[in-house]
Amino acid sequence: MIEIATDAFGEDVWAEPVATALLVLADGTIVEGRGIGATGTAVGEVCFNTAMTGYQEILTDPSYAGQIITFTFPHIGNVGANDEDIETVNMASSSGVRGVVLRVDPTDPSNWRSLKHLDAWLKARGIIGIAGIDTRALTARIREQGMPNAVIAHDGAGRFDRAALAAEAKAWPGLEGMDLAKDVTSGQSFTWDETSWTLGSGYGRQEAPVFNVVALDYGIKRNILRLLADAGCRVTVLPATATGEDILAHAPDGVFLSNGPGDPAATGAYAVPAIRDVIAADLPVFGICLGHQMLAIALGGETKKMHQGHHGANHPVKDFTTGKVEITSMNHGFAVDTATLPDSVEETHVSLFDGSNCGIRVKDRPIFSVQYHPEASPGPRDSHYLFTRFVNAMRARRGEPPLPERG
Ligand SMILES: NC(=O)CC[C@H](N)C(=O)O
Repeated sequence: MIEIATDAFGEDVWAEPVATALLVLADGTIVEGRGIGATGTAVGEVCFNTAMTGYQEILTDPSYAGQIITFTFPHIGNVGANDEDIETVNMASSSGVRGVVLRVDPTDPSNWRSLKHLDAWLKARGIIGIAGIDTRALTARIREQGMPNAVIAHDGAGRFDRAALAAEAKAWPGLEGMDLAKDVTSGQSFTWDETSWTLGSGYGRQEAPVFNVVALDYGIKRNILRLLADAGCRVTVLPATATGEDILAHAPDGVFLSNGPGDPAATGAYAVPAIRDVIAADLPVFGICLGHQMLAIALGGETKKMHQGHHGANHPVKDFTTGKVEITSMNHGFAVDTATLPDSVEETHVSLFDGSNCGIRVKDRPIFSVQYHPEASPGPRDSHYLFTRFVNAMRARRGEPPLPERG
């Protein structure tokens, strides 16, 4: 077992007599550090994220509900925080990650877009942080032993009941079996017309949408909505619990199934019947991440918990339909079990990291989904073609020729 003891702090990082934050793992391991962001305690599953940029998007991705992120990149916070790189639909909501684990204290921000120090931003969003941690040792442990449950605690005076925190971490039932989409969905329907960000103009407004798309919000991210708007979709967002009838009442040209937190198998009660109604109506369907997993379940497949999951912006994925490899952004701890897919469904994408399923489509039908986050992939040319693929499915229904897929 790898020890993440207090002496694991780099002396170059900080040297404080009092630990103002703790990460207490369910097996009783206690990691001491310096508290940043909000004070209090939170419980969740600890995963590591290997992205070198985009920490603000990661920390506002509702898919991280129930999780504590340890960043493998040591310098998080250098470019501060702004009001634009937020992924939750509700700007004020902190319905995502429970806590954040950092190697080094965030420096003073240096970026023209920065409005706030990461510390103040975390505090404002109610996210608890711990810095000064040997994140390499913690990551190595997760790779060996899987993602542990833990409590993260921050108290300015460093007063902790360590035994009680360990008991709380141990008692937490874990993500398996947890339905969290219902907690993070915005719970109301609304239309979306913001398009993607450009230097000089910021975010734009959609002018002449050509397709009516219903997007189911299991914890949807703003940049997915923007790319749908860029692709010419007038998007109506419906809550996670919308029924097939609610969806079809909008007479959509296509239906989008969003990312989201928790165990897909536990989210089926309301999502699966609605998705089955959409499939029966023969509409084009595009799903991302939790949406991909929910689609697989609706088609008769199963999902399983992963050992360490995939969280980062450097995950190679092969698209069998084109033979190309994409470097993708990912955030998932469950995966579709390829062996359980019915004959009518084929695997379209696979992770070149561990061979796990990363995409499916229904044979001869415009119904497909991917496990990764194409809207956040590091190179737009890599993965944005999936939005064109969705548009082409809707164009085909109108008898219009396909647009070329980029990438
Ligand atoms: N980003 C997501 O949609 C995550 C899906 C699911 N909650 C998982 O962990 O696998």
